[in-house]
Amino acid sequence: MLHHISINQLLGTFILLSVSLGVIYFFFNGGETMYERFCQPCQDNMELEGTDLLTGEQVKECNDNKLWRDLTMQQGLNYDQPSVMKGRTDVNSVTNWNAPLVWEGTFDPVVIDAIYKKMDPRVAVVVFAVGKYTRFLKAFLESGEKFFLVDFRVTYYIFTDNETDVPPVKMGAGRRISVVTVPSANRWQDVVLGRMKWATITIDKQIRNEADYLFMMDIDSVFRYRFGAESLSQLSAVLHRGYYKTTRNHFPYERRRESTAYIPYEEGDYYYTAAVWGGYLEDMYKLVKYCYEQSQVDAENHIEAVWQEESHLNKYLLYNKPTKVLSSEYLWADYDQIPADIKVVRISQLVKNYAEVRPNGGH
Ligand SMILES: CC(=O)N[C@H]1[C@@H](OP(=O)(O)OP(=O)(O)OC[C@H]2O[C@@H](n3ccc(=O)[nH]c3=O)[C@H](O)[C@@H]2O)O[C@H](CO)[C@H](O)[C@@H]1O
Ligand SMILES: [Mn+2]
Repeated sequence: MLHHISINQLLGTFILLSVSLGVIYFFFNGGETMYERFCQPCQDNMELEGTDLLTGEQVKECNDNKLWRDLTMQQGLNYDQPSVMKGRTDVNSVTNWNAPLVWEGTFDPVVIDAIYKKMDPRVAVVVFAVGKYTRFLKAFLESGEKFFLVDFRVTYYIFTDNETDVPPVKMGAGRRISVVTVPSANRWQDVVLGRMKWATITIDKQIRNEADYLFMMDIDSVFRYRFGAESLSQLSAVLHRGYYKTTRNHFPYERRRESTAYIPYEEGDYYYTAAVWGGYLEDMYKLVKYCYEQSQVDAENHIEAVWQEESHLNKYLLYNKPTKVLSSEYLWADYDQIPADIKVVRISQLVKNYAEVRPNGGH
């Protein structure tokens, strides 16, 4: 009987089936289309963006989507023409998932600052200064004012158990300090891990309404050179200076299966430091909360990851790749000599007497 069915009938049945399947799919997705998932419709939060160059019409831009459409620049900016042929040849400046690997000489500060300045993001820096670590605040803040995202809006959130030790430091325009009180601790490990807990709580309560980007940083360090908009992305992580030329099986990942931070040998891209990391507020929130929750699971199982939140951070970033990798220029240390590939040191970790400065001593 098959020869009685014409091509048209077959085609009709096929179209009918496709439409029915489409309706079922739409119904079960609550009416959510692919378009909506990538770009949330935004009616309430529109702002005049400028004039369309081709049509001359006034263009409105959705504020909610601003951070996702990153690369516009004003007309008439003066800067060197970029070269297709010339660039850094001594280091790799792209990851194998095609994200930028940022070194001095791989970006033009004029161009990149202009692009990000146009969006004028609010940047939060979360630092902890608990116990004797308040001594590091002054140099960190003063140097930050000289080198960190100069001319951008920055709020330093200082988490401390001693508000009176927060020094008065002159802030640039649009920049301020916000103090958050946290309890003291008897073990440095508890301060270090507690950062994840208190940051999670404070983002929920306060920072979410005040920032677009968030950085987590160690306080025992100073800015020595430009740390600018080239560091901004959805999720940016810094190569740990001690391991950026090390083979993956020698990375100090957590190797015990009992910890949630466990990474098997033969896996791994890079080893990232937990002393400087940043990104879009919500992406950072997710990651900070992840580190907190994983360390809680570990604690219930009576295990603490070998490098605390750094181990959880590395686990996350192995399977959720960062959108920018910042070279070790973004955190070097006064402990170490500076090799030829590190052309500038943007932040340097200070030499400190661990036994003296930490509540329970030790390294
Ligand atoms: C360069 C680098 O990779 N740094 C990591 C390394 O840092 P460090 O060995 O430099 O650890 P650290 O002593 O600086 O502690 C990390 C941070 O916690 C805060 N703090 C710590 C103790 C204290 O009593 N009071 C206080 O406020 C403070 O902001 C400090 O900068 O190891 C730590 C965990 O072991 C973290 O993963 C750091 O990010
Ligand atoms: Mn440190």
